[in-house]
Amino acid sequence: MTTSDIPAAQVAPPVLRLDGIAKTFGGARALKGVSFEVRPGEVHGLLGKNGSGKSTLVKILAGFHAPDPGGVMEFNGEPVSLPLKPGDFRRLGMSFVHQNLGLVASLTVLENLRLSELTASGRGVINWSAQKRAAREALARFDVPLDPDERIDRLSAVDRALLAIVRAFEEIRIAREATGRPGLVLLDEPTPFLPREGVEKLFTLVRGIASHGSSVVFISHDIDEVMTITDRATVLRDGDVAGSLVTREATHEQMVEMIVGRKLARSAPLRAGPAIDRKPRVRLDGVASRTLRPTSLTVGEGEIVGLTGLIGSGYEELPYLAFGARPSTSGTIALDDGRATALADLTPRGAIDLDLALLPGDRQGASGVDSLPIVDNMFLPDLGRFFTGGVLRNGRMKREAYQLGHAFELRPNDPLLKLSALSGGNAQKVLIARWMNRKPRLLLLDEPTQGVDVGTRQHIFAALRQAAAGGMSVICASSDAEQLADICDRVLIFARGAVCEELVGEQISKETIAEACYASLDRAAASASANGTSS
Ligand SMILES: Nc1ncnc2c1ncn2[C@@H]1O[C@H](COP(=O)(O)OP(=O)(O)OP(=O)(O)O)[C@@H](O)[C@H]1O
Repeated sequence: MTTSDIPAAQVAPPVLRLDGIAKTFGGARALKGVSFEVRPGEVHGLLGKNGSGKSTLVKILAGFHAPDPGGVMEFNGEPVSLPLKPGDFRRLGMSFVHQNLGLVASLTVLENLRLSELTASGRGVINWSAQKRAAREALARFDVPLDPDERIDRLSAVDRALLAIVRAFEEIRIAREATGRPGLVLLDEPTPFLPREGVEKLFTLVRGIASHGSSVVFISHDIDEVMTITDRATVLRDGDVAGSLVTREATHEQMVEMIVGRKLARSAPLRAGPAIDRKPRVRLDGVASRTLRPTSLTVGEGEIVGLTGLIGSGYEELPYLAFGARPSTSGTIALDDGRATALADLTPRGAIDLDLALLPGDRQGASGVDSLPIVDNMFLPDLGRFFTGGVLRNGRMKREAYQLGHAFELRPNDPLLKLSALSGGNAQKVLIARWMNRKPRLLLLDEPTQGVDVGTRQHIFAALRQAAAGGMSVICASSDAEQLADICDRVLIFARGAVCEELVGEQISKETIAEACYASLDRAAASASANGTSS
């Protein structure tokens, strides 16, 4: 039986229906009148370039932004008056995982998990042992084995993301039990934080939620993930709906074309040549930390070396250790023309003096200053360049910031706008532009294109390759095999704190990297059991 055979009264209404939702910031129209619906039990992708309006829409549903007057919202077939008040979403049966996850770092897993329920219930006395039991059950239900008493600031980034997701799903489950009606979870780019295994775990959670009749809105720039997990997708472009797709009937290329607004030729890998031909530029010797076993690596002039592996394999530590941004237990770094510096003595300031640059993966925390304008965020590390005769040349700074913004397709490209007014992906472009523009001798990157849309990604890759052709060396830690395959001359695969495989030139592809990651884990496990050690 198809839905057309069912009497109209029995067809469940959409869980969410939006009609003509608009939002203006200052004079700028972030949303121009968006209409779409999410059906019960559906995983619905919400896609679009950086700045197309996805997060603004999510924030309207969370009651964080008031939409412009005139839009219509219905939840499970009933009209909802706009603007939503903060907390209204909970009453309706919606929950969110925002890009910053919304966990309180100084509280425990248990406190974070039960926070909204406890504050909503307004009970004076809390039965903590019953709460702990409920938290354990919730974590077990979603197969996320965390200790309820562990503090959030001691959890890995992956565990934090999984906890935020479990909490959102748990809120929906409780709401569904209370109302008997489907709920809606909105995941705003949850996967940039998650390595492959985390993504697979998340997808299992998503399928579980959808199979019980609730719905999920999934926002991501990763087309493969969208193709895997969604049933339908709506694409936003410049604040409008550009179109919608039934996922199983769409191709990867159609999705990309709808997002970008034009055909995007898949670029061939941008490799230069084998490492053997290159002049050594940077030598890292015996670098070690609590996770990383002593590791040595020489990067050639103009070479792009990728580092990857499974969660906790140590690859993600190396850029920070080489920059003096995390404590090393041993190791040195030497540039081609200098003496070796002990990493234990290296500070980020000292690393900048050595002409190194680091783009951290934590774009909310370590990278930019939200309250400062784009121009300051671009040129903070080399303000000295803009002083002449003791006077700061503001006009020149602004002009250069505009040119740089144009080169990196920044939207909106207004150097005086605060970083906080940019969409997540556009803020990331500012930070990449900042360090690439400095042309350091060694650029250290951690997940450089997380949250960046498909079109801009290619643009950033081409800019990296061009900078490398000019002599800049790059170390890029990433869990994104496709990204590594597109730009790297050499990829090192890590397992259990050590390099266990190296792929060079033509050996590098998305598939060989993924295979090497899993195979290396098996090999490391086999050698550990042969040596009588356990993990
Ligand atoms: N608080 C704000 N003040 C001014 N403009 C804003 C604000 N928040 C968002 N905008 C603007 O609204 C537009 C849409 O931004 P939004 O964050 O919704 O995009 P997005 O599709 O989520 O992008 P991304 O993929 O980069 O996260 C952008 O032009 C952005 O600069």
